[in-house]
Parts: sequence; structure tokens; C-alpha cells
Amino acid sequence: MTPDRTAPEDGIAARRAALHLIEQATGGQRLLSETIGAGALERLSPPDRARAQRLATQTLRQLPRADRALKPFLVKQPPLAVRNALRLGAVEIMEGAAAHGVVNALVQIMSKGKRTQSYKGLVNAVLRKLGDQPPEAFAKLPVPKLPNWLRGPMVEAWGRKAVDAMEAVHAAAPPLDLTAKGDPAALAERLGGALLPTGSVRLTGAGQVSALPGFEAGDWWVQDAAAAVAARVLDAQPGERVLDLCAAPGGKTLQLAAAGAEVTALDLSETRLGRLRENLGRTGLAARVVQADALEFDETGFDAILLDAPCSATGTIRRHPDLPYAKDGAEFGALIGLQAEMIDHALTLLKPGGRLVFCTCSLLPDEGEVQVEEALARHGDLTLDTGALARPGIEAGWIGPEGLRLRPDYWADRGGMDGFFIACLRRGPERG
Ligand SMILES: C[S@@+](CC[C@H](N)C(=O)[O-])C[C@H]1O[C@@H](n2cnc3c(N)ncnc32)[C@H](O)[C@@H]1O
Repeated sequence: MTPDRTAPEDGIAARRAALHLIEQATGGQRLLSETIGAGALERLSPPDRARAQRLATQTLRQLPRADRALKPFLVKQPPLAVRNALRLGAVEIMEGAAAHGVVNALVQIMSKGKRTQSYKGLVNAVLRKLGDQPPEAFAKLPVPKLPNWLRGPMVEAWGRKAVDAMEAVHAAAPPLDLTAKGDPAALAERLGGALLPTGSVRLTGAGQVSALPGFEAGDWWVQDAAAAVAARVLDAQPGERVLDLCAAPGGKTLQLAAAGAEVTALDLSETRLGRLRENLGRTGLAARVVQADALEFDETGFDAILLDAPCSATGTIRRHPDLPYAKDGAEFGALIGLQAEMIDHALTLLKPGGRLVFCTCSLLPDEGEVQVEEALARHGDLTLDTGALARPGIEAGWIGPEGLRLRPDYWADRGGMDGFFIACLRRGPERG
């Protein structure tokens, strides 16, 4: 199924595009960001683009609930394209959309596809029956669980109760977090948001990001509250030479530049650096941008380095519910090896006594605590700076022997936060 050229008002184009995104994630193991990056939504109007993305994300977030709700009405499973249409329709109906509009649009979409046209009667009948259910029937559906390949290691690391709590946070649409270029309290007041204890501004039900006050002027940028902590731990000072080693799309670069540091922002991906440059342009902040492989960059003498290494991104499932469907953990071993190489290389670029903040948006200790343990074992002159982690809003219980562990179930009553691991390492003065 390919996205529509047109953008009709009846939601057909947006739903068709959403189904394409869902099919790529569930059948093609492609992340929504990859499918969107390949141009899947380009022909849609901006509102339809936003709607398609929201529908796909929300369907994937609630997919196990949709399957449960649909099960009593299906004698056998239809092909994936039809199943996904039923899932999308079920999620919309469960969330309170008028069933007739949803059914009409999906039946039209089914009738246009060669693989799906013979199922339009089934889609019509099943979704109409679902629409006749009382809303209480959906409220009882259990919280979606992580797939076993990820749940197993997470339970081993954090325990069943904690993983249940993370899954409960994953099931809800997350709030929008912003980092202010200036005073966060003033920004929170201006936008009617909440000022979080760590200094981020949180909005609920914010709608279109680019329509919010101050977007064009670059007064803030979108950044999860947990992600914003890493640059705060680095605590860049005005005039310091700071290297952001895996920088794009640049949320942390902007924080470092706003602190007045002399920032070099490096990334392997030219496409992602394009977004970083846009972000610098919009906010009027400055950084030297370098496209290179971090492992080949050989400029030395940095006061501080931020290494936000490529990782499994398992801490971001609350914002990216496609990840458990598009991934199976097969490439995580290679990422863990790359992270260790990057730590070792970054240490050679630091000036003696300089600091390295290593972080990953992962919930797997192999990409966090274990990396630090092993780096300390490899480098006799390396020390952990635990004091650097005690930033405003950081609770003492979040700091472990190797670093700061942030989890989706922290601040659950406020909407949670992304999973992150953050450590501050200091290179001994005698090296080099
Ligand atoms: C977690 S993301 C960085 C997010 C970024 N720090 C931010 O706050 O917006 C990891 C980045 O590492 C980059 N990357 C992956 N392998 C790399 C390499 N060998 N050298 C440099 N960058 C690399 C990816 O392109 C990706 O942008």
C-alpha cells in the first residue's frame, strides 16, 4: 500500500499513509522515522502528515489492546494489510472516534487495494461490531507488554514490578518537553506549561509544535526531560572547548552552545546534520559542525566531551512505540562494541583532567552501567565524577555506583521520562 497523492478532508489519505507506516514497522521491520525519512509522507498536506504520524504511532502503542479487542470478532487472522486496517480502526474507535467515519474510510481504502478488496466486508462488519461495544469494554483491556526479546533482559535488570510500571507509562501518549534557550520559568508561564524540577518545560496536549509561541524565534527546542539532563551534567562553562561527538539532530549541542561554550558538533550522518544546522539557524546559536566518523576524528585538547552514543534507543519507546515491532535486538551487540570503542577514542581527545559525559537512551545496562564498569577496568587513570550527577531535580535514588539511571516510570504521575543512562568520567591529569 502506498501513500495517496492527494489530501482529502475525509481522512482517507492520512489513514492510508498511517497504514503504510504501520505495515512497514510490523511487516518490514522499518522504524517510522526510516519510512518517513524515505519520503512516505511527502505528498500529504502538513495536517494530514501530522495526522498520519499520530494515527500510526497511537496504533502501534495500543496494538496489543487492539488485537485483544478484535479477537472475539475474527474466526481466523486476515492478511497483515487487513489486520493493520482493523487495528487502526479499533484504536480510533477505542479512543472515541465516531465509528461510522472510521469504518467508511477504511472500507474505501480496502476496496482500492488488490490484496485487500475482498476483505472490505469483513472490515465493515468487524469494526461496526466493535463500535457497538460500550466504552467500558475497552477500559478493561490490559496494558500492552514489551515483546519477550526485550522484556526478558529488562526484567532481569530492573525487576518485574519496575517493568510493569514502565509499560504503564509506555501505554500513554507522552507530553511534549521543551528546553528553553533562556529562562525556563518564564517560558513555562508564557506557554502555560509546567516547569519540571530539572528545568525542562512540559506541555500536555500541545498540538502542532511549529505553531507554538516562540518556535519561529527559536526561544526553545523540543527535547525530552531526561535527554536534557546529560548536557546539564556536563555543565559546560562559557569559553570552554566542548566536543559533542554524536551530535545530530542537536538537542544537546544547542544546550552546550546556549551555555556559552565553544562547541564542535560532530556526526556521521549528513542528513541528520542538516537538521542540526536548521536547529542552530532557528535558535541563533553557534557551533562548528563537522561531518565525520567519531572514531576517525583526531583533534585533541577538549575541556569536555559529550558522547551521546548510538544505542538500542530502548529508552525512547514511550515516544517511539514502533521500535519493539521494527527491531528484534539482533544489532544490539554491534552497538555495544561501538560504544566501547567510542569511549576509548573520546578519552584520547580530552585534555588531561578533562571530563567525558557518556550517555545512551537505553534501558539495557550493557549500554550503560556495564560500559562504565568496563571502561574503568580498561583505563587505570579514569575516575568517576559522581558529584557531577547531583543536578537540580535529580533524586538521590536515581544515582547508582556507575552513573545516573533515568527510567520511564520515574515521574510517572507527571507523564514519565525517557530512559537514559548518564555518567561523568574524568581523565587523569598524568595521561598524554
Ligand atoms: C543518540 S543519537 C545523537 C542525538 C544527539 N546527541 C541529540 O541530542 O540530538 C546518535 C548519533 O550518533 C551518530 N553516529 C552513529 N555512528 C557514528 C559514528 N561512527 N561517528 C559519528 N556519529 C555517529 C548518529 O548519526 C546519530 O545522530
